Amino acid sequence: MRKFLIAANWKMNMYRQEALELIRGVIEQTKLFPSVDIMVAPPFTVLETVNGEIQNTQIRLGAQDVFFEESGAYTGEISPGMILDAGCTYVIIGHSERRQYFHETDEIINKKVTAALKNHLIPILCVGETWEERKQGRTFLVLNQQILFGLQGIDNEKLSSIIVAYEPVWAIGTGKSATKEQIQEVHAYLRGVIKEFTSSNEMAFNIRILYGGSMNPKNAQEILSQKDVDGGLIGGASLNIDSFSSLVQIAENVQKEKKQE
Ligand SMILES: O=C[C@H](O)COP(=O)(O)O
Repeated sequence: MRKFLIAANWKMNMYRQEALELIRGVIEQTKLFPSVDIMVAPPFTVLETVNGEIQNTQIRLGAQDVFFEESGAYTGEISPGMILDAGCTYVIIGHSERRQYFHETDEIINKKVTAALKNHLIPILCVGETWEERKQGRTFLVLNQQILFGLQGIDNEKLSSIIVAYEPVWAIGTGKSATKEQIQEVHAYLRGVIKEFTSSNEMAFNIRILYGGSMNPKNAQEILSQKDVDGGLIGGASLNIDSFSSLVQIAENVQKEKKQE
């Protein structure tokens, strides 16, 4: 049975005081729901602030991005070792905002995933099609390429710790999530691609695939209930104590139901 992960991506939001209030509220409200994994990925500037608060809780720290070199003359970049040193367990890689605004290619993303794994970080590899690509019937082709290039050259042992996040670009921050049918269809497809890539049924079964894109307390129940959905990567709804905590609560309930099936 795969354990749900509810992952918060705060993106470029939260000054120190706001971050403190948000994380303290989330800790308080989620401690009654211990059976789901929770990750919070704040901006780099408040990693330490948040890390100081989450000690001895079930919440783990994540970074929103990483560079692939270990150290050196790369002004403005942060290495996997530095992220680990700051207390991170997870790192989000290949988010569509990085692909779109910072021109990250599948090759760069592959280097980042490889470097993160080498440093014992858990990469959350984001994939997803644009609306244009979906309209042209290219959804699976695009996803197939993003997964195959993103994971190229990584052996099965290392791959077993990665997490995939399906985030249709057209659903991010729009208030309009993909339908439960679209989500289940893609998640099952991605699991199939991973099965082929690793030649392992077991690996494909165990890898967690999160959904991201306008997930909120109203639609979370039906999204998380889908067979191949193992949690969420949450943007907007993670910036509010009540909405993020209720997503964790919903996940806890759905996970119990799934266990009984
Ligand atoms: O990383 C999170 C995703 O981009 C989803 O963002 P959103 O929940 O604001 O649509």
